[in-house]
Amino acid sequence: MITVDNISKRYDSLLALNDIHLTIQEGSCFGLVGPNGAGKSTLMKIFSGVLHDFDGDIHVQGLSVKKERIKVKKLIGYIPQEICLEETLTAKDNLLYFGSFYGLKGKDLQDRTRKVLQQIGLEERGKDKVSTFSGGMKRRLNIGCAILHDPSIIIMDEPTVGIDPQSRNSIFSIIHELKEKGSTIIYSSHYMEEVEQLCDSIGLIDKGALVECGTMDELQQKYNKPSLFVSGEGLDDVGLSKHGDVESKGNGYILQSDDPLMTLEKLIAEFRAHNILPRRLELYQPKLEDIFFTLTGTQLRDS
Ligand SMILES: Nc1ncnc2c1ncn2[C@@H]1O[C@H](COP(=O)(O)OP(=O)(O)OP(=O)(O)O)[C@@H](O)[C@H]1O
Repeated sequence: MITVDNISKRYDSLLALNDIHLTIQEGSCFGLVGPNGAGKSTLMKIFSGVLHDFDGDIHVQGLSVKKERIKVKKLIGYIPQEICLEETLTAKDNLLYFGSFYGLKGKDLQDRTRKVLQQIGLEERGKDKVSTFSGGMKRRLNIGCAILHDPSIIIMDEPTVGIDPQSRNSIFSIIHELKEKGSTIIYSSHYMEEVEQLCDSIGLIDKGALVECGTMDELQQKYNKPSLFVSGEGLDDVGLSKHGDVESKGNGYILQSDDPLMTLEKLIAEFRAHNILPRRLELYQPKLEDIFFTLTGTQLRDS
């Protein structure tokens, strides 16, 4: 179990994290979601021992991040948001270089380097200089450098920012493989779909405060009831608002009522009576984006 106990962090007068507490099960994937500037990177840096000056503490396998930083660092692989590689070296030499920081040497280092190159799908490019790599390949190599010492906890700070879909899928495969191996993954993102897809539990962070935490099912049950989504021509003739609360969404409307199935039946009857064929009419399950908006009034999504 990883426990985050009342973490607060100030940058001068700015309170970047305000009394964060949460627990993360070992072997699970935890997603930290919030908009730009919410405090995700700051918490990731505290987790990984990069930031020392903060209030509260984090315990990893019973070890205090504050008091036993060196021991904790051995358990953790930290992938920072910024790419941190030596461009003039080959991929393999970067791995050898970073591996030596973790105390790996000789055959162990060679074996781990080979294994990691394969894991990140770059075995064919091991002898090429990093300066010839795409952004996505660099991101994968950045991950490789952080997992050379085979850490049981992997912290990834927005690893898919600014990369192509192919590299994103490749990073997802690496994460799935790490999950299957039983690693604990702490993953920050402002892409809700990624977190919904990858993570077992989710923390929502806004303006330095953890506004909610739980599994997707728990969050959905707690905050949003299923509603209806309807789009198409002639909806004004039906008068959606007499069936519940109406809110426009994309090219249609979300209709919230106490009994969505009953409302669906009534709408179908009304559409028949008015000879209207809607483009879409369906039950709508709230997404993370909707829950975040309900809680904070802030949109997570990039415009
Ligand atoms: N070294 C620093 N000095 C001063 N302020 C900082 C520093 N690092 C971060 N901040 C501020 O702290 C707040 C939280 O920043 P942080 O980088 O943790 O957010 P984030 O959620 O990771 O954002 P992003 O998604 O843009 O990376 C922001 O207001 C940011 O400007």
